[in-house]
Amino acid sequence: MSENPDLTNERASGTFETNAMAAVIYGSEKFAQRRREITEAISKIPEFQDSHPLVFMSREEKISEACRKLAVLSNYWNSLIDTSDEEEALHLYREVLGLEGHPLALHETMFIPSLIAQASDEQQEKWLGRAQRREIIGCYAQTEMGHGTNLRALETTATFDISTREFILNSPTITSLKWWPGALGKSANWSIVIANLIIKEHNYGPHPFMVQLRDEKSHEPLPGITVGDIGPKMAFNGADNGFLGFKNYRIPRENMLMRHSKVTSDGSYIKPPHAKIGYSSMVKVRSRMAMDQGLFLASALVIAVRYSAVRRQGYLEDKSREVKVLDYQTQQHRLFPSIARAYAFIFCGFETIRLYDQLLIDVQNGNTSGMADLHALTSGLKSVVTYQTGEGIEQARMACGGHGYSMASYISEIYGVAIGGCTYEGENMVMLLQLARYLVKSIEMIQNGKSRELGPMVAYLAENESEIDLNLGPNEYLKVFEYAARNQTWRATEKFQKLRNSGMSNEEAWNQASVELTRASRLHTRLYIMSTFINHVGSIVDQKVKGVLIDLLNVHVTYEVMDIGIYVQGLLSSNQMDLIRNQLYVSLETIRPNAVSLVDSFQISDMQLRSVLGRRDGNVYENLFKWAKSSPLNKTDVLPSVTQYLKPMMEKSKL
Ligand SMILES: CCCCCCCCCCCCCCCCCCCCCC(=O)SCCNC(=O)CCNC(=O)[C@H](O)C(C)(C)COP(=O)(O)OP(=O)(O)OC[C@H]1O[C@@H](n2cnc3c(N)ncnc32)[C@H](O)[C@@H]1OP(=O)(O)O
Ligand SMILES: Cc1cc2nc3c(=O)[nH]c(=O)nc-3n(C[C@H](O)[C@H](O)[C@H](O)COP(=O)(O)OP(=O)(O)OC[C@H]3O[C@@H](n4cnc5c(N)ncnc54)[C@H](O)[C@@H]3O)c2cc1C
Repeated sequence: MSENPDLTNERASGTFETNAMAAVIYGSEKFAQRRREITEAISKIPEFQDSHPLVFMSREEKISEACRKLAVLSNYWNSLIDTSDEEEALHLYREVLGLEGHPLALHETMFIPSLIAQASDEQQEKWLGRAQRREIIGCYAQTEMGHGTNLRALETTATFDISTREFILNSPTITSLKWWPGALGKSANWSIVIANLIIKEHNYGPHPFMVQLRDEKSHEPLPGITVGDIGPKMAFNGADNGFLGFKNYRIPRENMLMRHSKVTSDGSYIKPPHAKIGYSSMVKVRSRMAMDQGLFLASALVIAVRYSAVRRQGYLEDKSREVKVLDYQTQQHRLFPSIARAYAFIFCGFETIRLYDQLLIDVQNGNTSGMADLHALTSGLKSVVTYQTGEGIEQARMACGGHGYSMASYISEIYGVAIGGCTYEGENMVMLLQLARYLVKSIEMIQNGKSRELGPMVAYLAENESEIDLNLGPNEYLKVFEYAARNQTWRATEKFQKLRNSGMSNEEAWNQASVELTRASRLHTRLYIMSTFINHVGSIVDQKVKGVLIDLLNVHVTYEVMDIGIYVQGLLSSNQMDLIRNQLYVSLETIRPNAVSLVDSFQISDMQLRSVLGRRDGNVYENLFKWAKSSPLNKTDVLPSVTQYLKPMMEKSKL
């Protein structure tokens, strides 16, 4: 069937090449091209298609379908991608397995990265190759039923037995059961387990251990291990998140991951070069989250924008034909700022992934000085990005009206998966407060006359306000954001200090100031996102692409500043606020002809999108009808439940 002419017209009105834009989004022409090649190659392999729509499947069917595809994938892995390239691998996973989770997700995301960052050379020799060849399937078991955020309160113990040179693992209480780890429930046969290291009754705190959970032949849990699935979740139901308990379960001394902390055979403990070095797998995932969440948001927007260009409802001037809902200013206001955010998040994602890769090299060379900065940055970024992604996806759903609420749109699934990110890898409020610690310390440095020692990301905290001329473009908006973040960070810090000076304990003063502190962290992070977006656009060579991204940047800066209006009241007059508001409306109109091309440029295939509303060809209605007819409820005209209950009930009522 040919393309819906409304979408054809939209594409014709685009002022740039979507392939050129994809090269900017994905960091290089080479990778953008590789993505297209991988997508094309996959589309020719029929076994990679869903055997029927995932939304009609039970959890068991979803997990089984994911395993079937993983088995097929193992035959093609080397021919489809460069296996040393993480981004290619992730693209392949997204295309073939989608976003509902699968038994290898944590293997790739945390198990292998933990071995790379935490295992000694000899340990890597023993396990890393096996893991990379997928001879074993691993997961990352840290969170417990009673403790997730507060790692210091974890209860699982690994007690060193000097006589046998083994660790004995125990879960002393119900709350100490590991709870939530992905792929633990039914799939993984090995796990990195985070447990308190105990030597001669001294607790050295949480450390990572390599633990075999299941027999490699029979896949039965090993004696001393209780393991299973935690049940259905809001989304991610293609994944078997699990529980795990230990009863006097022994592992060799060599199974503690010993690149940084060590326990010698006589039970001596050797400290790591940085107290938080064991947290690196979390920092790894957090550093990826801006990119991954940006892509979730992008997926929802591809659906909502394409659908808004084929959905006609109501009239503007011309009463002879209903208008595309994309022509309503309210629809544009609902969607276009999120398009800008999705672009900005992906640009930030590339930056933090690069920073993590560099940090990994530095740490391997004994330099841990960058850890605090990256921890602070990724803590704030994961929190702001996941929250705004959730907001943006929900707006995209509402922008699709009734059909958005149908699973045919697939937006609810994208939403459910994306907002998991507000919780995993550190609950958002808690992570905002981690960044706040860093911001407060920065203010204290300024107060102590050490402004010169501030890192580049916080140097603005020591600057004075300057006059703002909003006609000058994005950099002036950046100054507005700097003002807001600086002001709020100082106010929150001073509140904390005042409370503390009044005699309150440090902890209580912190708690009483914490809402204000999280606000400072959000503003600081939004400033970082804006400045990354501006720098990125500044570096683009293709003038057509750059022109459109400047338009998108204008949507971003004006929308963001309007959104934080309350924090800039002291800086901007109401006339200036009106000016910004009007600039936003003008920017929405400017971006309108490029809206479909901007979302097309994400180059997310129909296979990956799984959305009837978001189809590239725009043939929504006929396919929506086809999709509904394929619902299992429509297999028969009269359901057994009607025969068994409703008919007798109606018959009885007749009497
Ligand atoms: C070939 C194929 C290749 C393919 C490759 C593919 C691979 C790529 C991947 C693909 C991705 C796809 C994603 C989709 C799937 C996702 C699935 C879901 C995964 C979800 C997994 C999880 O969900 S897994 C559990 C996460 N669970 C947490 O996330 C707990 C949070 N809880 C804490 O993380 C700590 O509890 C918390 C709060 C820090 C306090 O820790 P604490 O109490 O020890 O420390 P304090 O607060 O006292 O802080 C004391 C001082 O330590 C400083 N500090 C703290 N941390 C630091 C650090 N990391 N680095 C430096 N410094 C640090 C701090 O800044 C203070 O510094 P200062 O004193 O100077 O102020
Ligand atoms: C989809 C998904 C996948 C997951 N995968 C894994 C995995 O593979 N491996 C693994 O180990 N774990 C995993 N987890 C667990 C996840 O990491 C934890 O749920 C997360 O770290 C939050 O911890 P919590 O559940 O203890 O929340 P809690 O800390 O109990 O949060 C509850 C509330 O308390 C507040 N709160 C807590 N502490 C503070 C504080 N100090 N100050 C202010 N407020 C506070 C929070 O802000 C929140 O509002 C997964 C979770 C999900 C949802």
